[in-house]
Amino acid sequence: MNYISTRGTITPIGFKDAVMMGLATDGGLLLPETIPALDRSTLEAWRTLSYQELAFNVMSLFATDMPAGDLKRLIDTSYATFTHAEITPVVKKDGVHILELFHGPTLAFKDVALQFLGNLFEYLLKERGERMNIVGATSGDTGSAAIYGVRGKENINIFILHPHGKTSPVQALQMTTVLDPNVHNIAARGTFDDCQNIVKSLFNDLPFKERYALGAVNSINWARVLAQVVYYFYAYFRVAEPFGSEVVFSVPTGNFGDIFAGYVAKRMGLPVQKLLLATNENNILARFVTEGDYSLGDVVPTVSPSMDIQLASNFERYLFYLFDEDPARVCQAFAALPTKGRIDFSPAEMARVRDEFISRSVNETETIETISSFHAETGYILDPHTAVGVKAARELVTDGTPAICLATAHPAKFAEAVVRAVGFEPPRPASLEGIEQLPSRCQLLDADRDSIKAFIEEKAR
Ligand SMILES: N[C@@H](CCOP(=O)(O)O)C(=O)O
Repeated sequence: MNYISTRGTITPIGFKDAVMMGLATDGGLLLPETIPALDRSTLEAWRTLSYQELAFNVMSLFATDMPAGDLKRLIDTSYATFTHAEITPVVKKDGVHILELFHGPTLAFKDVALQFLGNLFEYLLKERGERMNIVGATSGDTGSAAIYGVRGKENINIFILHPHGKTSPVQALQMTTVLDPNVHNIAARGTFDDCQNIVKSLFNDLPFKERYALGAVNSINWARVLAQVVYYFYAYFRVAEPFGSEVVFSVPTGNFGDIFAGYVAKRMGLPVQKLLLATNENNILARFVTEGDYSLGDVVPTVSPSMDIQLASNFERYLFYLFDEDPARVCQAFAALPTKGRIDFSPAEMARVRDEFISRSVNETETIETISSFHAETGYILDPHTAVGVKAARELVTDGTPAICLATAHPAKFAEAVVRAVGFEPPRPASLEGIEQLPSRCQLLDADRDSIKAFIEEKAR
């Protein structure tokens, strides 16, 4: 399997090189040349596999240059850190299927991919005798998951930018209390979009990228998306009845990476009726699906801070397919975006979008009210991001199709919002006990590319 860029100007490369490249060197995002289509008998055969076995079957279709034994070992090592035997179990509460993605070390769905990617980087670097400086941006969850994926690894340094004061307190502490010498946290005075822009611009500075061997942990890295495809299959096999019938996945969406993984699963042949794109008040993607309005606005802070994003990086991967795999159109759209502030779509394109997606933007009051009412009805505490997806599913999926809501984080990461909703703090998993008392380390900097570049140059090994 070879990988190409959404911008169309790189020579196709294999999986391992794609993982190491992160952002494509032409500024685009990497995608497999083709997405394998599965027949019903393959799906049937996968139905009873363990999570790890399923992960191997899905990933080996895309990671064709990885020896099978090595891939299996990396998968097993990566998921041994999870506290639930099923890795991503599905629980049913009041007719809603909740896909719990928060049983990894940092209590968010990001661990599913970043435990794997950390081990994969270590493996590839060892094979090549190389080192890497990871540079990533986070609105809250990716940062700690990436740090936990690579902390203490000898040939890797990690620099994570987060928007100062804009994550939840626990999200910030999960990053800044990791004191391994290879971990560097930067609190940037700006928004997540500022952080993501700086990261992308450093990757697009090819001499800098090469000199410091930059590696990507954000979902610009194809391996992130790939590892997340697996749980769509896993959840489908637990929920669909009869086998072969359709389901809806409700996905709280910020950077479009998680829902894009669902889109890949659907393209592979998973019977998904619709992907429900659920946003908070940062609703550019919901406006796109419901009104065809993809115009940039300002980021507003919400109780679901991981989704406080305007410019979702993986949207580009979806546009590549929407534009019939024509890189010239993708280039045009992104070249005009900074000046025009919008991307326009034809009625035919919007019809295709609505064939695949439904969407709902959920406001702050609705989010808190959903945590509160869901708890009153079921005794289950939703985190604010998951509540956005549950609210959207309850409102939009009313025809009896099973709705699988992705529970993207543990509620204890967002205690303030939960207290507002139910009047008490959610029980804390052991990993968060006493986190406020731990020593921490973080560099506060302006959201300015040159200052951040200089900091990386000073600390890079
Ligand atoms: N919501 C994310 C933002 C970064 O997204 P990614 O999927 O590209 O890593 C976060 O929590 O950091």
